[in-house]
Amino acid sequence: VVGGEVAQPNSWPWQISLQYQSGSSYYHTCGGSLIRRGWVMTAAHCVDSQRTWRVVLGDHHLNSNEGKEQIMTVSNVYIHNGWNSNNIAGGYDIALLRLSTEASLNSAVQLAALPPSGQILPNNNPCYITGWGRTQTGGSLSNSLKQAWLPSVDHQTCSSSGWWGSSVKTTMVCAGGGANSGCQGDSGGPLNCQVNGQYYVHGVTSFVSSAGCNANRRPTVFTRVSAYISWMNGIMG
Ligand SMILES: CC(C)c1ccc(NC(=O)[C@H](Cc2ccccc2)NC(=O)[C@H](CCCC[NH3+])NC(=O)C(F)(F)F)cc1
Repeated sequence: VVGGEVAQPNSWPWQISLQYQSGSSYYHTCGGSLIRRGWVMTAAHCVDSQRTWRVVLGDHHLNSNEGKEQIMTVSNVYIHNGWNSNNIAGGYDIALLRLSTEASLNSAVQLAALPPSGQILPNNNPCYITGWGRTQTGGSLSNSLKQAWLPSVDHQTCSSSGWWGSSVKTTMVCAGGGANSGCQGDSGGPLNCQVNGQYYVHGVTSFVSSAGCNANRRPTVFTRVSAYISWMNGIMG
């Protein structure tokens, strides 16, 4: 997350850290959202390589154990079959991870609220992006979970020339476009948007400009969660 601030610990209790094993260590690579006690929603581009994954729930500082973490192994990965890793602009950047054990819900670990199928946010809806991703283009990951104010940008604006043009589809959500943005390592994490006083996860962090994470008029682009509700229900049962 470029800009914004360190979040209050566990104030986004559905945020997870997706980590891969290398040697005897695990490394943060993406975010995700806990959507059922045994299921995590993340980005397809996070898990389209063969690795040993684990999910950390209830985390705040990545490199210290504060007793609220729950570490889960992943028993299955379901990538949307429309996903094409050579064409992130095509969309379908969404995947579900089946956890090998069910999470215990408490003040630090809660389920995300998902929007109703098909719901489209108005322009400039209040939203926050959260994650442990790079804090500057080319910078390093954040050790503490960060949040940044990232109001939604409607499709008409986001897909106009000078903005993302036709790279952005109606199955995506745009947010930001100024000094704040997502960045590498925030992928797969939530775009948390306030609707009628409650936060819903409307986006799965997908891409930013290769000219820089917070490039002007290149809002962070998210998979639109409300476009994939029936796909997810079909998988989770
Ligand atoms: C739509 C198409 C033209 C297009 C393709 C790729 C991109 N962006 C990118 O590829 C930039 C590259 C980058 C590197 C370093 C620093 C900043 C940006 N990376 C990204 O946007 C990666 C997803 C890459 C997936 C690769 N299989 N996502 C993210 O960084 C995040 F966190 F914002 F979600 C942007 C547009």
